[in-house]
Amino acid sequence: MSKQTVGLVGWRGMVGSVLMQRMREENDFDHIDPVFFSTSQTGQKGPEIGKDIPLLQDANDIESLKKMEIIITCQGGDYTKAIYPKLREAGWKGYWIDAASSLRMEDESIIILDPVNQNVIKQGLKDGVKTFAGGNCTVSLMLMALGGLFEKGYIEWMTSMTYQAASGGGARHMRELINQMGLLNQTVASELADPASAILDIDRKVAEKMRSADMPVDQFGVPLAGSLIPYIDSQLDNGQSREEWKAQAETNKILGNFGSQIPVDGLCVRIGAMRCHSQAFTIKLNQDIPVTDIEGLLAQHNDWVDVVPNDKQASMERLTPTVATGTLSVPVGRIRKLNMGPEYISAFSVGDQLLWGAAEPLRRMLRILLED
Ligand SMILES: NC(=O)C1=CN([C@@H]2O[C@H](COP(=O)(O)OP(=O)(O)OC[C@H]3O[C@@H](n4cnc5c(N)ncnc54)[C@H](OP(=O)(O)O)[C@@H]3O)[C@@H](O)[C@H]2O)C=CC1
Ligand SMILES: N[C@@H](CC(=O)OP(=O)(O)O)C(=O)O
Repeated sequence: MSKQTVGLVGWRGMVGSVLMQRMREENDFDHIDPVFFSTSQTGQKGPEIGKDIPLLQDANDIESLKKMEIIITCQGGDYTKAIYPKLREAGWKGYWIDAASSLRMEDESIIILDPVNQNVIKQGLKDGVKTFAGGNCTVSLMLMALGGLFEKGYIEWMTSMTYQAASGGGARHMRELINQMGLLNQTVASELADPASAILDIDRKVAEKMRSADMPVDQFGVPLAGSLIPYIDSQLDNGQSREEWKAQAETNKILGNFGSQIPVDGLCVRIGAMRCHSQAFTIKLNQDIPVTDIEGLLAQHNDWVDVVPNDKQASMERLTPTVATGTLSVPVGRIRKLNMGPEYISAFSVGDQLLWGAAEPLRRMLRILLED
């Protein structure tokens, strides 16, 4: 049987590189005829994937793209906005799988997170949907963690207060964070080496450096190391940031709730983690469910959620970016009843925003198409 021709755009960027790594690990390339595209390296050699591939093709050439049966892009929203409409106008009927947010809320698209919305995806395929977008990283990670409660319809409303990693801004933001950390360390290196030095002197010097023009802030605009940034993405007229707006809009679209919406809202904050987003949830259940039952529901929902008991040692050892980074595991813990009443619970989750938050749903959608 002939293999499907799959065009890959944006494969050498940060999200694309994680996608390539996962596709190699899962032998996805054995099942497709891959064609790699670039906006800047046409004619050069593509990535090493364990088999011969054609030289890089021009990612802006509609005629070359039109030959693909499936296109996966991690190139970004500007590329999608420029190329996708032209491709469809040119009569292309292939499947488009996209990491960017541009097409997520379009009627013609489905937001893909198959451990949570396999039914929505399968129905969409039956209905002839050809456009699939990965969800926002915090939304996808939240649903991987809390899928068991959503599936049963137990969530009346929830808040998500986020602690988002530098990688959400891109590779240059990650570098800037480490440069900021390094500068602060250098500033007080001699004092740190001397156990007798005064901590308030160290603190004052660090604060002065953070506020000085020496601090590299080209990417974030303000210091992140030793601090935080309580705003992510653009400002909307209603007081929400766009990142905060995505929580309810995307959650309900992923779940296929097109009538009454489950309210989901909160504040999105950037912290100095590398590539793991964390989130603290307040959840209003529509009934009083024992904590052990909640833990059971969450644990059974998918193969990647790791329910961590609400004790100090387990939380410190299993519920942190240090542990989750670079893995597909989505730990969720700190589950307990809140003082507000028996229907109110807290939870805290962590997840790698480049894996389940970006690359993994894309390659899984490809496999669904290949199996369909
Ligand atoms: N960062 C994130 O957390 C998330 C991002 N996304 C989406 O994915 C898109 C891509 O994000 P991201 O991967 O961070 O973007 P990158 O900036 O890392 O990569 C995007 C493109 O830049 C080009 N490029 C230019 N110089 C280099 C270089 N030195 N190394 C690698 N690539 C280079 C490549 O295209 P070419 O080969 O054509 O030159 C590459 O495909 C985003 O715009 C967003 O829509 C989605 C979810 C999360
Ligand atoms: N906005 C996210 C990253 C991202 O790319 O999100 P989206 O795919 O919704 O644009 C962050 O900064 O952490």
